[in-house]
This record gives sequence, structure tokens and C-alpha cells, in this order.
Amino acid sequence: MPGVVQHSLDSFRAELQRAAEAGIGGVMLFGVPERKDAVGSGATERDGILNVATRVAAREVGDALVVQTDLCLDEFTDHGHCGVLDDAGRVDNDATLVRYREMAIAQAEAGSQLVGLSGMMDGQVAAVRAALDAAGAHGVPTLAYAAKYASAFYGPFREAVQSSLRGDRRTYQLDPANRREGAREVALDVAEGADIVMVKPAMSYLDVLADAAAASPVPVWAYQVSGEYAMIEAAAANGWIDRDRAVDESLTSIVRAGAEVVLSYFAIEAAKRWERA
Ligand SMILES: NCc1[nH]cc(CCC(=O)O)c1CC(=O)O
Repeated sequence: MPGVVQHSLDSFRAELQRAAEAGIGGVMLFGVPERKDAVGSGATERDGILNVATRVAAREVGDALVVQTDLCLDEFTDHGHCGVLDDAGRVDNDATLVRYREMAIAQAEAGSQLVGLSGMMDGQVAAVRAALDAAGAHGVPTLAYAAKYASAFYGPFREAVQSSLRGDRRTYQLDPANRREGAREVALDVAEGADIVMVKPAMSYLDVLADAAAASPVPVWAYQVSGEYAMIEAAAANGWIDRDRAVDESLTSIVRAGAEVVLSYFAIEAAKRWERA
């Protein structure tokens, strides 16, 4: 897909500079490890690629950008699930929380300034908060992917990170038909101590986003995901849509619905265009 690549550490450094120059708020880092295993060892190893890249980003642009890390096992597990599995092959929620605690500490040590809890395990916010505090990382806030739906719009992301997933994530991500569950998950994550809550995807969930914005005592962010990016890019590549206007309108709609911050693959170009305007 145009504009989507896996970075080496060198091209990553250049991209960080572009992001800092564009004046966006921050970057969210994901890792694509060389080796995967059942427990996602690469996520917690000091020399695992995500932790190495986090150290690079914190050192080089940590003052200009908020360096954020995706805290989830799916890129690192050979089965592709966001957690570890039990003997029956089901995601084991509580065993996964142990791994998330270890991952949070590894990411904080590497210099992450905000951990993005995207795994949708029950109790993940409280578990990670306790682990960070016990490790002395009181200043690292949690971004809770509170209302994360089991969406078809993650397809291009899974391709980009070479996901090993077979099956789906419907036992831990939310049912797209269920609006109230989004609001319930936001309230639960706030009660567990989330510093920010996320709604994901964005454009097909603007009602959920508006609900969260109306009720949440903490900031509400939204994630315009890979499939949302892909739809606009594909239509534009075919000459079927005015690309720049569509990008701006999509971001405007997400802000209008109540997002204080938008994670978007269009961030750098939108920041540049809006600065010129
Ligand atoms: N850790 C899971 C994760 N992290 C980012 C995305 C998708 C983001 C996107 O589509 O842009 C996903 C979703 C998933 O595979 O369930």
C-alpha cells in the first residue's frame, strides 16, 4: 500500500525527524520481530526490536514528540493473538496480564513516555498501572484502548506487521453492533486508573466516540486505523475521490465527534497542510 513500509532503524530515524519537523504531537511505535514464539518473548527482551527502537526514539526526539509504545503481544506471538494461550488454545486473560506487566516495565525502561494498552484483556489497565508504579515508573501514563472493536478495518495493519493470526479476536475485542459495551468499557478503564481512553477504529464508531467524550472524566482519543487509511488511498488512487479533502474531512469528523487527539496514518501530511493553510 502506498505510504506503508516496515522501517529499519536507519529509515526509522529519518521518519522520526520528519515527524518532529512536521510538529505532530507524538509517534506510536510497533515492532516486527525476527522471531516469534508462544509467549511473545521479543516483547520483553531488552534487545527486542520495539524496545531498541523506543530507546532510539526517546534519545533522538523524546523532547519534541511524545514517544508512545503499543503494549500488546500480537506482533510477537507465533499464533498472532494479543495474549498467551491456555492448553485448549484459548487466550488466557490472567496469564496474559503477567506478560503485559513485564512488557510495561521493559517499555518504561526503554524510555516510552506513554504505554498504549491495545490488547483488550480484562483488568489490563490496573495490572499495568500497578507494575509501572512498583517499578518506580509513576510518570508513565496509560493510554487504554477501552472501546476497541473486532473490526475488519485492521486488515492492512495485520498485513504490514506480518501477523500470524488465524481466526479472529472476537473473544476479547468488542462486537461492532454493541454501542453500550463501548461506554461500559470506557467506564471500567477509567475506574482502573486509565489516564486516557481510546476509541478504535474511529470513523465507523463516531457514536461510540461521542458517548465516550460526553461521559469520560479523562481525555478521549481516537485511532483512525489502517483500513480507514486504505479506503481513502484506494479511492484516491483510482481518481474517485479528492484525496486531500477526504483526508481532512475524515479527521475533522473524528475531532467533531469528540476526540482530543487522533492517531492517524495521515498525521504528518495533515500537520503540514494545516500549517500552510
Ligand atoms: N495490538 C493490536 C493492534 N495494534 C494495532 C492494530 C490495528 C491498527 C490499524 O489497523 O491501524 C491492532 C489491531 C488488531 O490486529 O487487532
